[in-house]
Amino acid sequence: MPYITEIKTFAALGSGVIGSGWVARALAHGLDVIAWDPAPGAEQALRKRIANAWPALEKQGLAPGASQDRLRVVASVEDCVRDADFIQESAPERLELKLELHARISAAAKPEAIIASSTSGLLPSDFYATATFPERCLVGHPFNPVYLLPLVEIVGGRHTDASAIDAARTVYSALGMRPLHVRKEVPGFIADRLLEALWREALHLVNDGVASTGEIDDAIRFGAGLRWSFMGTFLTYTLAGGDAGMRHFMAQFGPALKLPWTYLPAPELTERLIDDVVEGTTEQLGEHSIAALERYRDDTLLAVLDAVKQSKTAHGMAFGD
Ligand SMILES: NC(=O)C1=CN([C@@H]2O[C@H](COP(=O)(O)OP(=O)(O)OC[C@H]3O[C@@H](n4cnc5c(N)ncnc54)[C@H](O)[C@@H]3O)[C@@H](O)[C@H]2O)C=CC1
Ligand SMILES: C[N+](C)(C)CC(=O)CC(=O)[O-]
Repeated sequence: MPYITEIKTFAALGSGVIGSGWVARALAHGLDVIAWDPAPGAEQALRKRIANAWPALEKQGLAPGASQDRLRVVASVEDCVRDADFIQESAPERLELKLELHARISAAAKPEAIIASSTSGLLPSDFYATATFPERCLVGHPFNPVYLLPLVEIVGGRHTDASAIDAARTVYSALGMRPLHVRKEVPGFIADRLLEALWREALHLVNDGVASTGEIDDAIRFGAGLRWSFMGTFLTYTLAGGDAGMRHFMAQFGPALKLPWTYLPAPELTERLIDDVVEGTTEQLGEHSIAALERYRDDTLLAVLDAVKQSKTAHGMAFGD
């Protein structure tokens, strides 16, 4: 089946944090966008979130013809997907809900339109179990804010065609993203498996009274967080091994892996732990609103992306290297 790779119309189902991020990215790339969300007041909330993201997208550079006016919000799943060239579902992370929704989406969509889910870790073979033409169904897992962060993990299910994975890769690349094909269908894929490990350890540190939420965030943002924007753990640790590289690093720090530094199983989410985390992060927010912090995050991300791009160019690398 030749899947659509030159898309004009993007359908977004679910317009919360992630769905609205997809809508903003698609609009900024000059597409027509059709959106559906069953919540009362969803259209107003969506347009507000897009308006908050738009200054960053303008700074990054809009495609010719890009406009917030090219968003149309409709009243049913079928109206949302019928004419769409590419479909992105960003509904709540519940297997039963996604199973039912994808049966509806795929029955109404053009057979040659790719259908993607933003799920953070559910398995596509599970929630596409009753889909029509499941060969074009896959996961396109983005990162928040979707309109600025390039990574999208593509994961196929049991029935997904290799050519559908290629088509999704083409579409996401045209939307300015950096697709990463996750070759095995595993819960949490690659990135969330890593992020969850860090998150569990952070919760243990709060639970054990070792550090506040702000101190833990400091430990990330003034250290590893800075280098993670341009170099991953494997290459970073290769440099940490000095001239002898990874073999020396493994010899020196490998035995520490046997020490009980980490807990791995998640801590019990007691009321006390939840209160500690909420109180800690409320203190970190201070007087700032979420929308103001989103704009600060967007501007800082743009600056980091720009700096990484410039440095890579100076070293003869492309941004995607
Ligand atoms: N929040 C995050 O950091 C990330 C979330 N995701 C994934 O994106 C998806 C959406 O998550 P969020 O945007 O964070 O959630 P959210 O709670 O912000 O938004 C979900 C939206 O779906 C709507 N909705 C409710 N029932 C629906 C239905 N039957 N069909 C369509 N929409 C429905 C809600 O009204 C709401 O607007 C989930 O699968 C999640 O795992 C992926 C990457 C990051
Ligand atoms: C917390 N989360 C699992 C929903 C996070 C993601 O899926 C990716 C992200 O943006 O960190």
